[in-house]
Amino acid sequence: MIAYRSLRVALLGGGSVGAQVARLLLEEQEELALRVGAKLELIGIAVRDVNAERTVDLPRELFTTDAESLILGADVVIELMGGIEPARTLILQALGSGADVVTANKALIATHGPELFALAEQVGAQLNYEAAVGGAIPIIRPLRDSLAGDTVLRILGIVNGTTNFILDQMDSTGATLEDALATATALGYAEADPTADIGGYDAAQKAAILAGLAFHTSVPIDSVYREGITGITAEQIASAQKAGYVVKLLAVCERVTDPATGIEGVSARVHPAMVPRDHPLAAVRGANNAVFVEAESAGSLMFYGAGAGGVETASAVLGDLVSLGRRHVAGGPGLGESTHSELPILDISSVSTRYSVTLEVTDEPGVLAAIANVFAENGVSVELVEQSIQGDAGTATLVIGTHQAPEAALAATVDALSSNSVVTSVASVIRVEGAQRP
Ligand SMILES: NC(=O)c1ccc[n+]([C@@H]2O[C@H](COP(=O)([O-])OP(=O)(O)OC[C@H]3O[C@@H](n4cnc5c(N)ncnc54)[C@H](O)[C@@H]3O)[C@@H](O)[C@H]2O)c1
Ligand SMILES: N[C@@H](CCO)C(=O)O
Ligand code: NA
Repeated sequence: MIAYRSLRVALLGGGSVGAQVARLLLEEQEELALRVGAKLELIGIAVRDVNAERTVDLPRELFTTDAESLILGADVVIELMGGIEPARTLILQALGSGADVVTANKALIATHGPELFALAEQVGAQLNYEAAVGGAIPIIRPLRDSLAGDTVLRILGIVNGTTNFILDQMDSTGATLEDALATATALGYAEADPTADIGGYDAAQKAAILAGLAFHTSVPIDSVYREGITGITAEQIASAQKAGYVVKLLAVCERVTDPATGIEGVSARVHPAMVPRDHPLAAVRGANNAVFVEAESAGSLMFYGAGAGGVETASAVLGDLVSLGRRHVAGGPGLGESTHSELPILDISSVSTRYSVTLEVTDEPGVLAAIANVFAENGVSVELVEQSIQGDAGTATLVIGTHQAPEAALAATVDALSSNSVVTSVASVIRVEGAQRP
C-alpha cells in the first residue's frame, strides 16, 4: 500500500511519554505510514522549556513553547502534558478546529470527559485515551469496543503501579509502609509528592473512567468512594498472609442493587482489600497493573502488564494514533462515548462485600458469645473467627471473617463493637474481594 497523503501530528508535551512517542514517530515513520495509509508527519512538540535536558535525542527545531500556534495546523493533536489546564483548553481548541485527539491524561478525562466527548461528537472528531488507564495495557478499547456487545458485571483493577509496588514490598519483605515507600521513591516508582498514588486519587480517576465505559453511564469522579493505603500496617499484611490473602489497592466497579431501596445502579470504589492468594490478581507483582473483568457472556478476563513507563505508555498512544489515523483516511465520524444507560450511581453504603475485622478484646468467659451477638444483631453473618491470646495482659486478638454483608450493616456493627465494654479496640477493618459474584 502506498501512503497517499500526510497527517500533520502536533505533540503537546515532550516528557517521559511524549519524548518516546516523538522518537517512535520518527524512527517508525515508514512502517506507520503503511499501517495508517498516510504519512504521520510530526510538525512540532510543545514543551515548557525548549532548552531542558532530555533523555531522548530529538531534532531541536521541533520544539516550541507556543502550543496554541502548533495545534492550528494539525490534523491530529497528541496531548501528553498532563494536568487540567492548559491541557483542557488546548484539546477543546484542537477538537473545535476539526483535529482528532489522543491523550493519556486520566485526570482530565475523569474530571472533564463529558465536555470533551460532547464536543468531539458534535464536530465528528475522534478522542482516544487508551494510555489513561493501565498505561500500555489494552483496556479502554476492549471495554469500548470488544466487549460492547456483552454486559459487564464487575471490574476489579490494580490500576496504580506505585501502590502495588509498595504493598508487594510489604508482603514479600515484611517492610513497613514508610520503608516500602522509601524504596519506591529511590527506584523512581513514586513521585516526590506521592499523595495522588498512596491516597488513591490516581486509582479513583481510573475507576471513574473504567466504570463509565463498562456500564455505559457517566461516572463523576466525586461519586467514586476512595481510601488510600496510608493506614495499611505490616501487621495487617502479615495477618492477611497467614489467612491466605494478599492486600491490594483495588478499583472495584460493579452493578449493585441497593438493599434498602431495591434501586439498581452502579458503584465505583477504591480501597485496600484482601484478595485470595489463588486469585489471578494476587499474582500481579511489583509495579505491574491488571484489570480483571467479569462479563455476562465472556466470563472472567484479565488484562495484565505495564501500567506506566515512558516507552510502554507510548505504545498505547501510538496504537490510538494509528487507529484514528486509519479512520481519518477512510473518513467518517469517530467512535462516540456510550452513556445511554445513565444508571444511578450508588453510594458505598449500597455495596455488599465480605470483611475481615480485627478486635482487641478482654480475655474472659463469654466474650466470644458477646461479640458474635453484636454481629448477629446487625445482620452480619460470621464465617470464621481466629483467636490469639496475648500473654498475661488479659487481652486477646480476634480476627473475624464475615460472609457477604451490606456496607451499612458492617458500619453499624463496627459502631456497636467500638462502644462494647469487652472490646478494647477495633484494630482493623478491611474488605475482602475476589469471591465469585453471588
Ligand atoms: N509517565 C507514565 O508512565 C504515564 C503512564 C500513563 C499515563 N501518563 C500520562 O501521560 C501524561 C504525560 O506524562 P509524563 O510522565 O510524560 O509527564 P512529564 O512531566 O514527564 O512531561 C510533561 C511534558 O509536558 C510539558 N508541559 C507541561 N505543561 C506544559 C505547558 N503548560 N505548556 C507546554 N508544555 C507543558 C513539559 O514541558 C513536559 O515536556 C500525563 O497525563 C500522565 O498522567 C503517564
Ligand atoms: N502514578 C501512576 C502512573 C500511571 O498512571 C502509577 O503509579 O501507576
Ligand atoms: Na491502557
